[in-house]
Parts: sequence; C-alpha cells; structure tokens
Amino acid sequence: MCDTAIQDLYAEEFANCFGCGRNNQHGLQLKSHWQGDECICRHTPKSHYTGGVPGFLYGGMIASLIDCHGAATAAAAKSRESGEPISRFVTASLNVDFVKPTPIGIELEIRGKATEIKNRKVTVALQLFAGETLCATGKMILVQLKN
Ligand SMILES: CCCCCCCCCCCC(=O)SCCNC(=O)CCNC(=O)[C@H](O)C(C)(C)COP(=O)(O)OP(=O)(O)OC[C@H]1O[C@@H](n2cnc3c(N)ncnc32)[C@H](O)[C@@H]1OP(=O)(O)O
Repeated sequence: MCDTAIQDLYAEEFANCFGCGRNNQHGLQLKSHWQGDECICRHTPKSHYTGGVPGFLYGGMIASLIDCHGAATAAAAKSRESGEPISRFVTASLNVDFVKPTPIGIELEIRGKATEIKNRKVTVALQLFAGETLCATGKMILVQLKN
C-alpha cells in the first residue's frame, strides 16, 4: 500500500472539504491509499451519524464516504495514467445503491476502481464493506478541475 494518502497530496486550496480535507478541523479527514489496482479508504463513523435506528449508519454519510473516496480514486488513477502529480477532481455525478443496512461501530472499508479515464473525465466504481458484508455500491463521474 502507498504510504501517502491521496488527500495529503491535494493542493492547499482544495484541502478544505468536510469529508476529506486535511485542513478541515471539523471534518472527517478521510484518507485514501492506492493498493494494487484499486484505492482503499477505511473509516469508523461516530455513533451520532445514525440513520434513526441506533446502530445503523445514516445514508447521507454513506454517500459522503463514497463521494470523497471516489474523488481520491479518480485523482490517483489519472495521476498513475498520465504520470502527472495528483490533481483535484470534483463530482459531476454520484449514484449510490444501498444494498444492506450499514452497521455503526465497526471499521468500514471503501474500495474504488477507475473504470474509464477519458481526458478530464473519470468514471469510478465503488464498494462499501462492513467486514465481509457489501453494504453499498457507488458509480461516479468525476471531472478534473481546470488549472
Ligand atoms: C476555483 C474553482 C473552485 C472550484 C472548487 C471546487 C472544489 C470543490 C471540492 C468539493 C468537492 C465536492 O463536494 S464535489 C461535489 C459537488 N460537486 C460540485 O459542486 C461540482 C459542480 N459542477 C461543476 O462545477 C461542473 O459541472 C464540473 C466541474 C463538474 C464540470 O464542468 P466543466 O469543468 O465545465 O467540464 P465540462 O466540459 O462540462 O465536462 C467535462 C466532461 O465531463 C462530462 N460531464 C460533466 N458533467 C457530467 C455529468 N453530470 N454526467 C456525465 N458527464 C458529465 C462532460 O460531458 C465532459 O465530457 P466530454 O465531453 O469531455 O466527454
């Protein structure tokens, strides 16, 4: 696994996101790492992010985890393809399928893979696991910010 998190390579002006900005003291500060041919993020949500039934995670938080990790996956995949430094991608489209209720209290693992890279546009497929259980999947289209 690559030691440096993708989010730690974002330029300062793009490091303030609630989900993944290293400079957002009130945010989740998600970290994503390239491993093999995919990108991995692990996170244990706090219990107050419940969806209403204690012990299960709010769907908006699930979407946030997929969203921010998808952006990191796109940035890493594009960088690996082009040989250029990590750049910032933003979400143009986010589709989430909630497959099973997601428990709170255990570490979640989100896996992302780029399925298509076309100029500034990267399509990413994501899976969110709680242990061995696949709880959600995502499909995203991300666009590289212009310089
Ligand atoms: C100082 C700056 C601050 C910008 C600061 C931004 C940092 C914010 C970081 C926050 C991170 C998030 O929360 S992200 C979640 C919220 N997301 C946003 O707020 C993004 C709002 N949307 C936008 O700003 C824009 O629509 C963009 C950047 C996504 C795309 O605009 P653009 O840069 O003009 O690019 P555009 O030519 O339209 O599209 C490039 C390619 O992507 C395709 N494409 C675009 N949108 C879609 C789409 N929904 N579904 C399918 N494909 C799409 C186009 O067809 C094209 O493909 P082809 O013809 O080349 O094949």
